[in-house]
Amino acid sequence: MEYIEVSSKPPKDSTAISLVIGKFDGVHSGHAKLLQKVREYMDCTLAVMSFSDHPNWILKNDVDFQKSLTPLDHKMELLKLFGVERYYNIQFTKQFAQISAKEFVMEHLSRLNIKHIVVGEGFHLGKGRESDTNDLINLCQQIEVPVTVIPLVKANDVKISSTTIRTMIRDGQVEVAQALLGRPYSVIGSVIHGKALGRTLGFPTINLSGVLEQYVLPKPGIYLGVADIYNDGSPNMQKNTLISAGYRPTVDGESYSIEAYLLDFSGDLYGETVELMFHRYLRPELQFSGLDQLVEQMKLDKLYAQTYFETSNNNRKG
Ligand SMILES: Cc1cc2nc3c(=O)[nH]c(=O)nc-3n(C[C@H](O)[C@H](O)[C@H](O)COP(=O)(O)O)c2cc1C
Ligand SMILES: Nc1ncnc2c1ncn2[C@@H]1O[C@H](COP(=O)(O)OP(=O)(O)O)[C@@H](O)[C@H]1O
Repeated sequence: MEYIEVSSKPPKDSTAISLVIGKFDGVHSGHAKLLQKVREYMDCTLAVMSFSDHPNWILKNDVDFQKSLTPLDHKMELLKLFGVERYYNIQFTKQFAQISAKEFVMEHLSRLNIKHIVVGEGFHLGKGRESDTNDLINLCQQIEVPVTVIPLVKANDVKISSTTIRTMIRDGQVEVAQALLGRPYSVIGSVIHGKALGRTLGFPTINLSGVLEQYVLPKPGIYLGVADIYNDGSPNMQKNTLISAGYRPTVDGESYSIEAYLLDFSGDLYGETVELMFHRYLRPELQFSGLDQLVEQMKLDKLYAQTYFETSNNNRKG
């Protein structure tokens, strides 16, 4: 995918594009509907124009929006699956937020050869979110670009939104989040060294770089999930896994961490790229009086996980 960083205006370009504009955090099932729709107009290059960091973080200092469901690289990987060929990343700054909708259309979008614009219902643009989709349609008429507005997608009457999904992840409701995302919530990073305690307990765990800083973090607890070990950028080997997310009150208690013990695996994963998918919340973190008690609990967790995955495998086979 072609990546274009936009610090002021997008560079002039004559390639005919269909342009989808939006934040697309999570690339959830609502976004998927929109992206499927835009493929109907795929007589030209499919481009997405998005923003980072989140406007609520930049403008309101709202820490809930400092982290994403899908940081930039992860989002681009998912968008690629929908056939997106070009990605404009607008550096969202306080200065950018001052631009009016009119200026954005007339002076920014007009530099591109846009054949079609697609946005979701509820899309706003311009200083203080001054303009809605009707204004966008009217403004774009002046540069002869048709705009399609895709209605919001609901699941069981619940509006699918990144904000709802963020709340669910923070509440540990990863199964409901999965239903809205259309995939399990996941984090991607490369395996780094931790404190090397896990192996002495008989439960080595992978730690991933960048995850804690960039991703919306699930409620502390022990989860069942799947680890995808990548090879050359693509998922390669899948392992069922136990994920420990949180403060590890028995050994640390100070800082949040995410680590995963892979079932049926032994080997060295340092430096590998791994995607950890959260399938199910198992239990809260517990504070044990010693490591022996912790290990006893981890053995029980492992037994539970083995039974769980065996059962769900058998159910799948029918
Ligand atoms: C299945 C599993 C369950 C865990 N449960 C707890 C827990 O209840 N309480 C806790 O303090 N730490 C828990 N942990 C985290 C361990 O304390 C941690 O993995 C261990 O200290 C190794 O740390 P290291 O990555 O620094 O080697 C759990 C880890 C795993 C893999
Ligand atoms: N079943 C397994 N699950 C997770 N990691 C494993 C497993 N088997 C071997 N490893 C390796 O062990 C490392 C973790 O060992 P650990 O003692 O927890 O050290 P650290 O936390 O310092 O990395 C992982 O990064 C990986 O390379």
